[in-house]
Amino acid sequence: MAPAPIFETIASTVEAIRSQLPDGLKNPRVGIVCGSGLSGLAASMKEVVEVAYDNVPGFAKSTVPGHRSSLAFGFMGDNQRVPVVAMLGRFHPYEGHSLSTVVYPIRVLAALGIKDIIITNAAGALNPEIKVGTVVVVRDHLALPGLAGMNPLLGPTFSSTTPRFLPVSDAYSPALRRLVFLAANELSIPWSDFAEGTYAWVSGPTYETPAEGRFLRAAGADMVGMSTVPEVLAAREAGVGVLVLSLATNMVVIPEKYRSIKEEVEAELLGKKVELPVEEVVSHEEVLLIGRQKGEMMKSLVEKIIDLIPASVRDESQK
Ligand SMILES: O=P(O)(O)O[C@H]1O[C@H](CO)[C@@H](O)[C@H]1O
Ligand SMILES: Nc1nc2[nH]cnc2c(=O)[nH]1
Repeated sequence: MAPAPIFETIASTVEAIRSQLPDGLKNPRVGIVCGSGLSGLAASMKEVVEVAYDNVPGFAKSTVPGHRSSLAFGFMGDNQRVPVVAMLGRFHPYEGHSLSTVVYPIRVLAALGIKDIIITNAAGALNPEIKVGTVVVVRDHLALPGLAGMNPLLGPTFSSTTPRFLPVSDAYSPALRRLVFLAANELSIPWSDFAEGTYAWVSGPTYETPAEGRFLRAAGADMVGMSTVPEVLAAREAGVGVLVLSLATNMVVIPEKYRSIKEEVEAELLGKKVELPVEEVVSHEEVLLIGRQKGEMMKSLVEKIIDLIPASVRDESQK
């Protein structure tokens, strides 16, 4: 079977990237995707070489505040010297990018040789027990656009060895998830700063209405965001081990009771004093603020996780 055209394009993108790198960084082992406001995750990398997306054929440009547009290559870890590549900025479908553009960098990172990827995101908490600032270790997802026909794996298979029907019930590597808690313990990050949960992918760019938030919660989601899942699917298709860390940057607004304008007007007409509720709304500024506040902790965490990935886990991260 002839390779899909995307395969040849990826090979030439890989060549273009490698031509801009020193030998030690040409074959990164771990990939990192920095979520909104989390580009600082790569700050602990050593001997960094940045390659702007402008200089990478096939890469788009991120247009979202809190996302940069370059790949950072370098070494991470205290005990190990692990070559890594970080995407300082991702693409979202709501920016107008096609799903194949959204996942193209993941396919390129896989072709560069990464064995594992740590994908981060900023997300809204639907589960009232998850407080703002919590790091949620994702163990499952709900892909609403995917279920409705927007799956990044639609079309020809990625390669002749890719299964047509990719199982994703095991998408989130237990071996990598374990390392988050071992890293947290080593760094003495309070246990209460962590939770485990299900991430719902929505297209955005609107945040949720209360009814949508309630619907997603009832469907079993703990967090909601506008990214990550297409990247997870592309990584799994390429055989890369996946770890997803969602930073809860805000609570999704799900009031227990709707404000009744009818009752308010009636009370007003009867001359009663009416207490008007404070209307809460989510903003991207709030999302970025929490990313900044928790950035240092997330950076140390990611660095420690990478340090803890033994070669055996890197090669068998799906166990
Ligand atoms: O998922 P990341 O890229 O971290 O960003 C999240 O934050 C933005 C909304 O504030 C959306 O892009 C949402 O997906
Ligand atoms: N859809 C969605 N994405 C987010 N990203 C950060 N917060 C949110 C949120 O509340 N909803």
